[in-house]
Amino acid sequence: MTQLATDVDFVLSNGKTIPALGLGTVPPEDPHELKEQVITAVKAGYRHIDTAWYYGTEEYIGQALKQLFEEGIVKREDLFITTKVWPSFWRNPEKSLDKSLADLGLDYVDLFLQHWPVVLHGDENGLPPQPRDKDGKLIYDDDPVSGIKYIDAYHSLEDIMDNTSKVKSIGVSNYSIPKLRKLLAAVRKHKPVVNQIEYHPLLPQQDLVKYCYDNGVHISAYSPVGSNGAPVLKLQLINELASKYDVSVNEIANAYHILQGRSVLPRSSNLERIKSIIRLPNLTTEELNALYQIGVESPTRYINDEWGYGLGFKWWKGDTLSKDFD
Ligand SMILES: NC(=O)C1=CN([C@@H]2O[C@H](COP(=O)(O)OP(=O)(O)OC[C@H]3O[C@@H](n4cnc5c(N)ncnc54)[C@H](O)[C@@H]3O)[C@@H](O)[C@H]2O)C=CC1
Ligand SMILES: O=C1O[C@H](CO)[C@@H](O)[C@@H]1O
Repeated sequence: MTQLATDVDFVLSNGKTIPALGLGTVPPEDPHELKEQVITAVKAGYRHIDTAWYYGTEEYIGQALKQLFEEGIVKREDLFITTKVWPSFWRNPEKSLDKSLADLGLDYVDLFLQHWPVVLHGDENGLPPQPRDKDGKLIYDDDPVSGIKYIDAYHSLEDIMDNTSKVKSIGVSNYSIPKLRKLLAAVRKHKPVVNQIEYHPLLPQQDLVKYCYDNGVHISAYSPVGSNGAPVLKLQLINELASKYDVSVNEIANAYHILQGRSVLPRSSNLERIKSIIRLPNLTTEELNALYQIGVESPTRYINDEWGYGLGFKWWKGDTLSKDFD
């Protein structure tokens, strides 16, 4: 019988567990849809929701949670909820967290992530999320290449761990090896337990994954089908494996991560799909390796946000700086 992805958990370096399958919540055109998506996912067995202040979807997720708790479908402690602090909110991550908690209707999150290792010039409410000068250039509070204020921002997450009960664990997102190396050397007490990164067969980056595992940092894979347009699902091997195991292409894309110890964060506006992509086909080591090899020749990154330039990631579109990093 096929195992269920919703039954798998991983243990983080601080001893807490993270469910392998998490629902992504980047907003669809109508963010109200998130309420029904979350209810559908939790009823189908998902216990992990990935969100962020930046997504603007937390109030709809909050409405879903309220209903699920009131109906007795799940209790708060059954769920693993992640939120993130955006770079423009770096001066006061606790305020960002408070806003997220209020919208979610919760008094703690299971995981609070630094969304990107950069700091942008927002006001005390993190606004605007993308501050720009008169020429349209992003305004950073430090040099994205050499500055280290992003480490100060991480230290504020450590303070939240020490001084409040609002978060169970802290971690990072979009950290490259060079940034992570700098951060790990500067951690005061609470190492990041997670690095949430883009990862799928078209973007193999085993060096970063290995570096994280060697340092006890769990990988959560975002954009598992390559984000909008789902390019990963068009791959021949993904389709062949889906036929062989009699599962959907999404389930192959998820299994690629879960079977190798990574949590995965698929998103879909299609409620039927949300419900049905929970089986975990038992791919062989050879098949997992073959999926990895697909992107080795010409890796493609689909999340190429402007603030990601210069972070030391390989294959960042148009980024010449990253070549000098590792
Ligand atoms: N930490 C970070 O910076 C980031 C985190 N994330 C998190 O990861 C989650 C997932 O990543 P996403 O980029 O949202 O992308 P994804 O890779 O899950 O792709 C979602 C897109 O693929 C489409 N899709 C899925 N299955 C399909 C199918 N069978 N046929 C046709 N289309 C299909 C969906 O309709 C949607 O447009 C996000 O919602 C968010 O929670 C995403 C991006 C960045
Ligand atoms: O988490 C995130 O989602 C958006 C859109 O994919 C991206 O900019 C951000 O890092």
